Amino acid sequence: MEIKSIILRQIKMDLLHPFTTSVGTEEDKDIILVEVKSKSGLSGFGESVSITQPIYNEETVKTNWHMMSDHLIPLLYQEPVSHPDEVSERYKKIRGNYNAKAAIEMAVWDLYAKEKNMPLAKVLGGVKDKIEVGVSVGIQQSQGKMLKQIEGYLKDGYKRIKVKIMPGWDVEIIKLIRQEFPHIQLMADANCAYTLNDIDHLKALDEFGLTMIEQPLDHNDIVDHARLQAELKTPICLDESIHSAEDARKAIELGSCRIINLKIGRVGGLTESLKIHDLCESHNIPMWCGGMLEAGIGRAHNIAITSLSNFILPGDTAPSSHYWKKDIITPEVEMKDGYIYVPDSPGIGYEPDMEKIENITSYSRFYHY
Ligand SMILES: O=C(O)CCC(=O)c1ccccc1C(=O)O
Ligand SMILES: [Mg+2]
Repeated sequence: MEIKSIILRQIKMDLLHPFTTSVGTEEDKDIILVEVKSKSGLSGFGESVSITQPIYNEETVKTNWHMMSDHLIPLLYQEPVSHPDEVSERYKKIRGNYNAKAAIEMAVWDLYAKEKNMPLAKVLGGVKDKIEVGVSVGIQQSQGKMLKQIEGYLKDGYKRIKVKIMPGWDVEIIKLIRQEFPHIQLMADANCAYTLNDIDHLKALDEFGLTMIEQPLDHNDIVDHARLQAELKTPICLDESIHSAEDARKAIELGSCRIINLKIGRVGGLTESLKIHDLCESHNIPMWCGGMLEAGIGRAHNIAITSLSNFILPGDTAPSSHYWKKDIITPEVEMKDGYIYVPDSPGIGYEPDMEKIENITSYSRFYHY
């Protein structure tokens, strides 16, 4: 691979519907897109999953721009790259900042696959030609609205419903949903809203047959989660706490979870994602791909990684129209009968709509090799 230049673009997109979790509400998104251009004339694309506020993890859109601009791009330019695995290896000496690292690394992977003239999914070792789609439902203003939303999503064909919970919006709403929809695949995501003092309260969720409860405790914790998992029948799934294959290994050894949610951005990219995938597969820990309200480029990468064999449970990668009036890729991501078909054209398999991207770009910067 001969990298010629990199372009960072910050775009702004309005979500069709506000999305509320235990930590806050998202109404629109500032998104950094990375384009890595090669001398061969091809471009690879990546997307940072960071949001404006440091409330999911410590990163923000601004810290990502700074890290990419002042540290990660210069480090990438220090010497040539022949395989995308070298990018994360080179980034190891920089602490944290996983979303920023991943955005660049994903673009290099896309470029690599395009140069090989192969779909990214195949280059990563993907085996599925379609992936199961679930939907993440934010906290609603009323119980009635929640039930209506879920009814609509089930009609649309989603294969799994995930609802956000927090103290005051948990046992009662889950009980209602279960009464209304006794047989659906249902799970809850707490985004760190509880502590070990809530063990008895969380145990009350055991009777509703949830597929899992996601990240009930603190964002960096794997110790208290092990204590909680020992008391709960419902499998715990870790999201925020897993930043690397090493984190996953420790969580599995401690018994902190029985399922792992993978987000490419949260773990620094696709190379680390593959390591976590293989580790979980060898320990019989099922995985699924989480979401961060991505635009089309991040979404396309999620589809590629979800095509691997150990992504056993439906993920949060919903179609473009669930989030956006118009996405930044063509075609948009579509769902048929609860599945998204994995594209078979080279790289991420969706074409960035450069005209649309231009129109919503707040600023951009060009970095010559
Ligand atoms: O992209 C989606 O549809 C799911 C979004 C989601 O659940 C989420 C969005 C922002 C921050 C954290 C999370 C999460 O999975 O915990
Ligand atoms: Mg989550």
